[in-house]
Amino acid sequence: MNVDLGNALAAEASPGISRENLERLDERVAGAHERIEAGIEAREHGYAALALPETVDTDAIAAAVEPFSDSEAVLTVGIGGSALGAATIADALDSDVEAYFLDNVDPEQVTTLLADLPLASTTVNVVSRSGTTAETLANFLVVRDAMADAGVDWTDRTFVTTGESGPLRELADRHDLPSLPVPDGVPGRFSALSTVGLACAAIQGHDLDALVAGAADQRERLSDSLFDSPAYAYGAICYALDVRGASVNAMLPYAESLETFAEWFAQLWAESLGKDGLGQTPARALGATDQHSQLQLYRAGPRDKMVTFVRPRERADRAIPETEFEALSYLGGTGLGDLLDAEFEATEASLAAAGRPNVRVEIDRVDERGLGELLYAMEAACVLAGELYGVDTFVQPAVEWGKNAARGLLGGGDFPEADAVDAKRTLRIE
Ligand SMILES: O=P(O)(O)OC[C@H]1O[C@](O)(CO)[C@@H](O)[C@@H]1O
Repeated sequence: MNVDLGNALAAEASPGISRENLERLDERVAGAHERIEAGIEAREHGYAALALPETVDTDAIAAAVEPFSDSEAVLTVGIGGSALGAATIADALDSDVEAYFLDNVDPEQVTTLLADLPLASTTVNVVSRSGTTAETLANFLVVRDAMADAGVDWTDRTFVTTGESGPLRELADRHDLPSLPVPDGVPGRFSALSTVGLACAAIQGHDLDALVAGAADQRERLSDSLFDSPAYAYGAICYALDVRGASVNAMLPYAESLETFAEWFAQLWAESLGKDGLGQTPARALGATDQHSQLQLYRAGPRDKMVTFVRPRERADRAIPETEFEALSYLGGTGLGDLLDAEFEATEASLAAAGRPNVRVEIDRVDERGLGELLYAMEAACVLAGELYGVDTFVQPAVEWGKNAARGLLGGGDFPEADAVDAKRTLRIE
């Protein structure tokens, strides 16, 4: 894995950072690294996520899901970090076991999905660190009911990953369901490489040890200089560009298999860094598709963005047949991968030509090892950025207000936040 900062230097982009200011920032990286290493060693809340390459027990995960080795499909019921890590891995890698995700409570989507699922051969993978998240528990109750309607004993096809207490743990214990614990001190958005993200991967037959090996590669690269660590280089350049005006970070992978990765990145970046009036806004995008959608804004809109390109250096290709159309003859005989790579390089150059900062992140290929590198590196980049911003990276207090209001509206308790809903100012235009 490598991170190329060339197009984010002040000589190329505005906003941009000069080489000397990057070297000055590196002095702060050294101090931040010392703090991070102490947190990792002490398994402090949040920092413990960066210890996962040493602490995750892939054999225990594989053994726990072994009873479901006959699965035709796996349905993960979770939300936020309890679904996005597993979804990133599932959507990036091929498997004979189809993975589905219920991470929203849209009744039409839930009904359509459950109607299509082979419930008798589907493992329901319920994931919630707290065990109390309304969307997850509501969806599970609906899924369990659908299994009963289909004549399926839900206790035979349900796997649980949750904390030591809470309704979901009680349910697992009461019905003696196969389960795994969530790792201590690892917030959901940092838990892809733990039981939370890897149980689904194990059911799908993916190589957990290769995922963790990729993460370990990037763990070993964490050092007291951003010039020695792709993860720290990325975290530092995002921080440096943000404080110089690039308040939006468009995550633009040039691989369809990494589209969900951009969604995972959005939670990691927003929920970790969005505090005290600070934080860079992640935008989810996909190459080459968004060249025909958002690129106009990235290249000619406000100078308030950076673009992160992520691409595999190697990919399987698919030939483009020769064509009878003279105007398209340049395409015939090449491959779709050649076209995608050319479009990537052309888009990267077009942003540079317009002086728009962009960073290139490359992995060897989208396989378990490459994905493990990418996930871990982004997590470490986020932790470093949090140190540089001086925010509390590992909490998310701002999300609680809305949860309380929704619960109050549903009669789940007396929450003053619910009163604010009725007090909404309206100016409705019909
Ligand atoms: O795993 P849980 O406890 O169900 O939480 C799901 C998600 O909800 C959040 O707590 C935000 O509400 C995320 O941080 C987390 O990933």
